[in-house]
Amino acid sequence: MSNNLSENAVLKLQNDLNTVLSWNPPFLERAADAEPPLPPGTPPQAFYNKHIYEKLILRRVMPFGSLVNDLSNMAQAQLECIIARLPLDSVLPSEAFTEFREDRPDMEILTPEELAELYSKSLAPICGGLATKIMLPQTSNWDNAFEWARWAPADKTPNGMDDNSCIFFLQDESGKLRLFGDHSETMKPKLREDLEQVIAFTLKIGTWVFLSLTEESQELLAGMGGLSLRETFEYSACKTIYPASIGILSRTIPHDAPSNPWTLPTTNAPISVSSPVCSFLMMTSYSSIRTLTVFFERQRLLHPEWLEKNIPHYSTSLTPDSLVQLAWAKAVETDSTMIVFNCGNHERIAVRHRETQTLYISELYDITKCENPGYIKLHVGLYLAQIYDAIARAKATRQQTEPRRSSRKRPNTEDITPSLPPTKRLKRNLEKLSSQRPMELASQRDMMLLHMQYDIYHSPAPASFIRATPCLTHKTMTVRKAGYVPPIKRSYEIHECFEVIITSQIGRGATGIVHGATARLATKDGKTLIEENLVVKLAFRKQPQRRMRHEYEVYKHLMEHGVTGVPRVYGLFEDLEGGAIALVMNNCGQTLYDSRPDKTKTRTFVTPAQRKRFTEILGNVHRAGVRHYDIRAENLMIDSAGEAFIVDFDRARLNPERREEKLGDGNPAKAHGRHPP
Ligand SMILES: Nc1ncnc2c1ncn2[C@@H]1O[C@H](COP(=O)(O)OP(=O)(O)OP(=O)(O)O)[C@@H](O)[C@H]1O
Repeated sequence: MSNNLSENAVLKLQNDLNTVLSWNPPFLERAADAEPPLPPGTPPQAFYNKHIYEKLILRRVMPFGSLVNDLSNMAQAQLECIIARLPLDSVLPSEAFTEFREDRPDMEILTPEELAELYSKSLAPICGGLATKIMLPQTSNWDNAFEWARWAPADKTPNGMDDNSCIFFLQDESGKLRLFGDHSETMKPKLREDLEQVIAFTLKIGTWVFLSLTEESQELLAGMGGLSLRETFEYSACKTIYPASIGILSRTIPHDAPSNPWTLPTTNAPISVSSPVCSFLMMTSYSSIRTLTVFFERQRLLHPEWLEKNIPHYSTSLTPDSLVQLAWAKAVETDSTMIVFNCGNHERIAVRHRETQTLYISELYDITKCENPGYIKLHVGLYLAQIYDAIARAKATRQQTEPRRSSRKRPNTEDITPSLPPTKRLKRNLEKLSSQRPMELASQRDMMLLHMQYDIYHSPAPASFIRATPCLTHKTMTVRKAGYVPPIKRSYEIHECFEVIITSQIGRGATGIVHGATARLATKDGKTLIEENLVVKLAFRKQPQRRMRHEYEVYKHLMEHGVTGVPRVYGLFEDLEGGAIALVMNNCGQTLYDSRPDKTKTRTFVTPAQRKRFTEILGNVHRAGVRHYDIRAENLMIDSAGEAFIVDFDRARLNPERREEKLGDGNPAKAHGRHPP
């Protein structure tokens, strides 16, 4: 292809491009008779955010008024560079993008998911197409070389906020960059190499946070401005007062790109030396803990129905602080640099600066009235900036990990993953294991301190969970009356608690998120006991929590009838700060589905002995008066010793002859089209 555009053609293209760049999205409003959408509420991941390693958390919010101009100027300059080099047969952008432009969307767009959908169908292909043209000026079309999409999570409960959208490049089966049309021939080898490095480095680029089209959302975005007036951001961690945990993260701390297409504002105010999390914990007085625990205790004495309605679940309203904490945490999880906050007609963009743990936020703007720059131009700049940033970070990381010629410099041990996995490290530091069984001892303890130590998590302070139900595996040595509710004390000695360290995420279902965990128990005489092969299933919302409490009751019933081959349950625990409940059980190994020999097929394999044992367990379950209602390969497990287990009894029914009995809001077996096996 040649560079043959005449001056007139360049002018025509330039004018046409300018019209497209100044297109703004249509104004969205709720029809007078439409139900208002849910205002933004706190999602379950807020529980996890409290456990992020302290060097990755947010410490300060700063205004960044010039960000919008920096991005759009970069887009403008790059477009000017390439415009005269476009192929002769170029279709005008206004024609190429007409199908994506709607002056008025024909559906009611109210929820964050609908806003994301609208963006993906209209603005993303236009901005992505223009950004692609800048990267591949010789391509004959205006198509995207990358995707913008929302990754729908397993838990689809709406809560007025969605942070699951990002940019990503498609990959083929071998993990290489997947391109369409003439993108493969027109992409320069250097760019392809850079993008291959990006794919190997990160899957998701950028964080988009959508909030429902409500006044509350707009107020939240406006309220973010106030955060930049504070010297530090008060990152909310667990309120448990605990001796400071020694922080070694199990993964490398990421760095910023060596250079970016924006210039960060300078500040004279250095960030406060003490970390917000530490100072917060130290300053938390015993009286505030007491208030929290007394409040909780009173609730526990009330009627279960009242409790269910009133105990704080993860559905409380967001504040500007909690919104920013959530968005920052998402950016840490995906290691993205830029965050977009969008509530339909208004938006802010932000830059996450890793080194200073600062979020730089733009002004709040009305996206339907953007002028100089227009919204499209700004977002073209936003896409390019994020892709260039990912390229620069991927390159820098690669250079750092390549072998050095000189090994004079000592490695930065803080940033480097220790070679041992967390549980081994833990073990190495502990005293000799005692012969006493750790979970037997744990069955006598009512306070569980839950730490997270995997991926980006290294709890600055553990979450405190109080025992809600007895251990089903070991008889507690203290005999307790039915309905016994453990008292909540002001403070605990470490030998009165048991600690659970979550070391991985192993599964995720409609009821809960399932984690691998290790228990650690201090004895009165100073020994430490360890139980490695545990699983903790966490549930956050009302309905899943109801199902998990029901699951516990089913296990209790099976235990009373002597049924084996189901998880050994060590108790159900409630988060003292509200929001989460945890079921602690043994690790039942691998599911039949995950252990199937040919992963390309759904067919699973069982030996005759395993089949016999599963049939036997199921027979015993039925004889105990329980129907599972969800028998499938994902719920049949074999542990490392070859022992078989049937798990996931949250849909099970006790006394199934009572047909009319319903669990929760509906009949889950019917809803899933499943029948009792
Ligand atoms: N005790 C256990 N030991 C090991 N892995 C487990 C255990 N319990 C659950 N898992 C893993 O976690 C996954 C999800 O667990 P589970 O099915 O109990 O969750 P759920 O939220 O109830 O899911 P569903 O939507 O199927 O009801 C399981 O498929 C399994 O891989």
